[in-house]
Amino acid sequence: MMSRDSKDLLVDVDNLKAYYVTRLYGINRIVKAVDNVSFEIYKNEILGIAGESGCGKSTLLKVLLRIIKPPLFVYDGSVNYFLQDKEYINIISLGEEEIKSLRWKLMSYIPQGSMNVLNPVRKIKNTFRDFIKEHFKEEFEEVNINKLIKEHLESLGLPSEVLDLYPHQLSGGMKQRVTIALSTLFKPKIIFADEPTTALDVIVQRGVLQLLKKIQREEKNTIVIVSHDMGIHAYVSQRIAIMYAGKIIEIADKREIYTNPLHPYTKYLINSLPRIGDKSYKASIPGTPPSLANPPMGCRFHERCPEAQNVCREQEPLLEDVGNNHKVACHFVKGGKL
Ligand SMILES: Nc1ncnc2c1ncn2[C@@H]1O[C@H](COP(=O)(O)OP(=O)(O)OP(=O)(O)O)[C@@H](O)[C@H]1O
Repeated sequence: MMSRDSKDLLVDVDNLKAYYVTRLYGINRIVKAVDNVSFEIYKNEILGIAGESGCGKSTLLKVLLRIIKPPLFVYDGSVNYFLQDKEYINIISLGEEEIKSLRWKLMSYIPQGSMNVLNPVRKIKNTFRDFIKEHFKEEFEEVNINKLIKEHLESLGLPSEVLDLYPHQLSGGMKQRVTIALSTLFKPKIIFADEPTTALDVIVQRGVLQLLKKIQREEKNTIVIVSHDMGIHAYVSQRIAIMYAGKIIEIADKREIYTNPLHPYTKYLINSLPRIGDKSYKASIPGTPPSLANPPMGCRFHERCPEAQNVCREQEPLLEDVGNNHKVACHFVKGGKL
């Protein structure tokens, strides 16, 4: 078990509320995609964020990256990035120009589909050049740009021949590696990856995840990886936060999550993982996640929970520390047992 110190803190998310507000036929509809979320992200770790589709994972990433555009609004809370010692900035209150100066250097982003990043009609080297010129034109002289790109690709173990190719000439896995190279060009302290391998087959997935692990090991930076796939988290994440219906309901080191899951929802997620030689019946989670426009009172999981009692229908459980760097939001977990 890794012990955590405040000096290792990189991002402190406190009481965050981020809602989509849309208006249809004159009626406001509020989707509480991230609702009162608090957690910490540390230096030198790979944090996984898991949960079913629609539980708010991508919205949380958008806010952590300060990509907040209507209909998404932040209603409350702070996202403090610790720069040096005790100095920190709340990115929610920064202006657009200040955020621009931090993006790709302090925080960077690997999006879901590499095709959204790589321009299909530009050679890879030109995509890199465009990127550098757009974001950092004053900082690099023309002669140094090619050297910077080549050296970076080599450090990631990618062949520099890809620079002369167009995206359609690369395999899916190579395209995603090139996207990762682009996102890490300026050695960001924290990289957010949103389902970075969803479109790839399993063997190719592994290669891309290995590249992310290598970057983290060598740079000692932080990677936050969002995926609905608990198999991916088992392979790559060191600590895992489980989201359900706009909330973090459990967070712990990977080993704890897989060997001692405490929230009934996490137990379902873990039990649904196939294991070699295990022929037992895998129960799927009954029901569907609640609407985030009209979430249920009390615990948001109570309608699907086999353990639910009256208190679960009436009172919302808080995310509480149960020891071992393990926090869980369930009325029936006290001292680590349900
Ligand atoms: N632009 C939008 N306008 C209104 N509601 C939105 C918008 N984008 C997302 N939502 C809603 O916010 C909630 C959280 O969505 P989000 O994409 O963050 O979840 P997710 O866990 O990342 O799911 P997925 O893996 O499917 O992307 C969902 O109910 C979704 O329908």
